[in-house]
Amino acid sequence: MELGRFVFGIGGESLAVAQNTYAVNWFKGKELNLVFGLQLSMARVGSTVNMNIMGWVYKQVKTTLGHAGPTTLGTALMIAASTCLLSLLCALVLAFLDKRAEKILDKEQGKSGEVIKLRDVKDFPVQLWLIFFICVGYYVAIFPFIGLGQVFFIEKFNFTPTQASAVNSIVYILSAPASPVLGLLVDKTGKNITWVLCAVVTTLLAHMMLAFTFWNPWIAMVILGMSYSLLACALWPMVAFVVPEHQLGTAYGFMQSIQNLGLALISMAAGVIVDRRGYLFLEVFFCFCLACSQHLESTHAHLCFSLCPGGELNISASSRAKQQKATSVESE
Ligand SMILES: C[C@H](N)C(=O)N[C@@H](CCCCN)C(=O)O
Repeated sequence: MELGRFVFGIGGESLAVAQNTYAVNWFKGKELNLVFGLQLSMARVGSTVNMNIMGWVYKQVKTTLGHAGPTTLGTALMIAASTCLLSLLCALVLAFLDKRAEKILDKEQGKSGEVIKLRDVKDFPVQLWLIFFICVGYYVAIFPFIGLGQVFFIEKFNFTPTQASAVNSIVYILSAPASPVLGLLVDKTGKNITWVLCAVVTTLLAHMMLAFTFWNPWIAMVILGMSYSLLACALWPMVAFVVPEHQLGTAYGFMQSIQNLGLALISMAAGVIVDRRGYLFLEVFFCFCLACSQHLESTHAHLCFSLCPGGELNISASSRAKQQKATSVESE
C-alpha cells in the first residue's frame, strides 16, 4: 500500500507541475486566474464524486462477487483507477494540440534558446521564494487541518460523525463552484497580491473562530472554503509573473516540493500536538502558520512595491492589458 501511495505521489504531483506550466504557456496574458480556478474546480468535483461514489462501487462489487475482503476491495480500487485512462487520453490529445499550436504559431522562433538547468534555482528572484513560503505556510493550515477535522468537530462541537464529515468536506465542495467565479474576479480586477492577502487574513479569522469561540462551525468553514478557493486562484498564477518561460517548470516543481515537504512535516507535528496538547493547541498552531504566511505576504507586497513600483504582481487588469499592448507593439 505504501509503495502504491509513493508511486501515486510521484504521478499526482508531477501532473500538477505539468498542468500549471501548460496553463501558463497557453493563457498568460489572458484569463490565467480563471484557468487556475477551473483546474481547481475540476479537481474538487473529482474528489467530491470520489468521496460519494466509492462506497457504492464497493457495495456493488461485493454483491457481484458475493463476499468482502481484499479481492473485492482491489476490484473496486481498479475500477476507480480506470479513470486514470481518461486522464492519459486527455494528456495525449493535449500533447498533440500543443505540438500543433507550436507549428501553427511558429513558437520555435519566439523561443529564447535558453536551456533548462537545475542551477536556475540560484537565480530565482526573492519574490519567487516568498511565494513558495507563503504557499507552504498557507497550505499547512488547510490540508492537515481537514485531515484531522472530523474528530475536531466531534470533540469540540459534539457533532455526530455524519455532521462532522459534512462540515469538514464543505471546504472542498464549496471550492468546486466558487473557484472559477473567484478566478474570473481576479482576472477582471488584477491585483493578485491584494487578493492573496485577503485570502490569508480571512483564513486566519476562520481558524481563530474555530479555536476561540463556540460559534456554529459552519460559518468558519464556509469562510475557509471561500478564502481557500480565492488563494488558489490568485497565488499559483503569480509564479508566471516573476520567472521567464523556460524556468516555469522548475519553479512550479520547486513550489510543489517545498509545499509537500512542509505538509509532510506539519502533518506529523499536528498529530503529535493533538495527542499531547489537544485541539485548542492545534488550532493555535495553525493560526501561527497563517500569521507567518500573512507576514511573508506583507513582506512580499512591500518588496514588490519598493523593487518595482507598478510591477507585474499587483497591477490592475486594465494596466496589465495596456502593458501587454505596449510590449506587443514594441516587438512588432
Ligand atoms: C496538488 C497540489 N499539491 C496542490 O496543492 N494543488 C493546489 C492547487 C494547485 C493549482 C492548480 N493546479 C490545491 O489547492 O489543491
